[in-house]
Amino acid sequence: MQAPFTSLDGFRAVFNALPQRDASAVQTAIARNEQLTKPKGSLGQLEDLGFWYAGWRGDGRPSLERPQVVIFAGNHGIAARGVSAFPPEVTVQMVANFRAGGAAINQLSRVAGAAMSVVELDLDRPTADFTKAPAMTEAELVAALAAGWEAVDDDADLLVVGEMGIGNTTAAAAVAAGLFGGSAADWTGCGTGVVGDALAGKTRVVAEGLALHAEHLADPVEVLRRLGGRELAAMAGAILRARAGRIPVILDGFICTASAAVLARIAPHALDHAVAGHVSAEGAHRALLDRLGKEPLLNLGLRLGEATGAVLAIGVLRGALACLSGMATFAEAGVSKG
Ligand SMILES: Cc1cc2ncn([C@H]3O[C@H](COP(=O)(O)O)[C@@H](O)[C@H]3O)c2cc1C
Ligand SMILES: O=C(O)c1cccnc1
Repeated sequence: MQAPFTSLDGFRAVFNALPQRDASAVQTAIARNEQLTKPKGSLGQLEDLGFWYAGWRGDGRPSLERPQVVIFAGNHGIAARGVSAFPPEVTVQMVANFRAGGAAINQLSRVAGAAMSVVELDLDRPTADFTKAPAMTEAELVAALAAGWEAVDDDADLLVVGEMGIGNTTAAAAVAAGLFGGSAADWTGCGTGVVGDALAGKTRVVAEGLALHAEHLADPVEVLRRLGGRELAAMAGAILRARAGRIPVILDGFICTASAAVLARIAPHALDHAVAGHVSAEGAHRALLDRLGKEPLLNLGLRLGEATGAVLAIGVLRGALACLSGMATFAEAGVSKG
């Protein structure tokens, strides 16, 4: 679907009309859950996950049929500053690998029964180095937000977004610091394996970016434009599109969560349709989830991005919905209630 905005003001206007969850579907799911053949509360977080999904789909006995995974790829000016353990050409090389089916996310999407696609965002035109200028112009930001919006399948009943972009843990650290405050060191981590002096240099790059743009960071959209990148913006646009269509979202790692956090800083309820799929080994991801009040479903020590943790969590959601919608009630099964 074409994005309903062609300017940043138009993008901001979307937040004025976001749909809420269907409270009656939640009530139906809660009432059904109380009748199911298990001790009350014994499926723990799976029960809450079922209520959450029921509410956003407007169906008290929901099923998951069409999960969609979209990977957004972008290149970063700051990659030239030695902030990654890998060279910037890996971004386009990995896009080819996604298309050929050879990446981790291809395997995990297949196992999860999810349709996966890749969107390249001007890979031959990296963003500007944010220590020297805003990463994107307004037009570039709008285009990336719209690309994210338009990548979402209207018929999907779950969205997962992921990213590929050498240097993007640096951009995500800068965005997180811009949104929530704190020092560059609080938010900067190892990414692809940056340690020692290189990690100190990466932290300095984030600090330089924060210093250059310090006067403009009160506005979350400006934080994204000045310190983010195209794939971060596209993820934000896709997650917002999902909200507008009441499509539930599972968030991935540090970079995905930093992108999503932009939406929450614009409107605190903007991520109510999203759950955290996992907590990444990237140092500051847990802190970012805490700021958003999200408890991760999985903690597997992943530090890859590409939506891998979120796609693994689709299996947990499938389990939650299979129980909510498929279990017999005490009456149906002739099991005595406690
Ligand atoms: C082969 C390869 C595959 C990847 N898949 C995801 N990433 C992850 O690593 C990058 C972020 O780390 P940094 O900020 O240190 O560059 C992103 O592209 C992210 O998706 C990969 C990185 C590499 C090298
Ligand atoms: O958590 C992530 O998203 C992540 C961590 C390290 C490298 N790439 C991505």
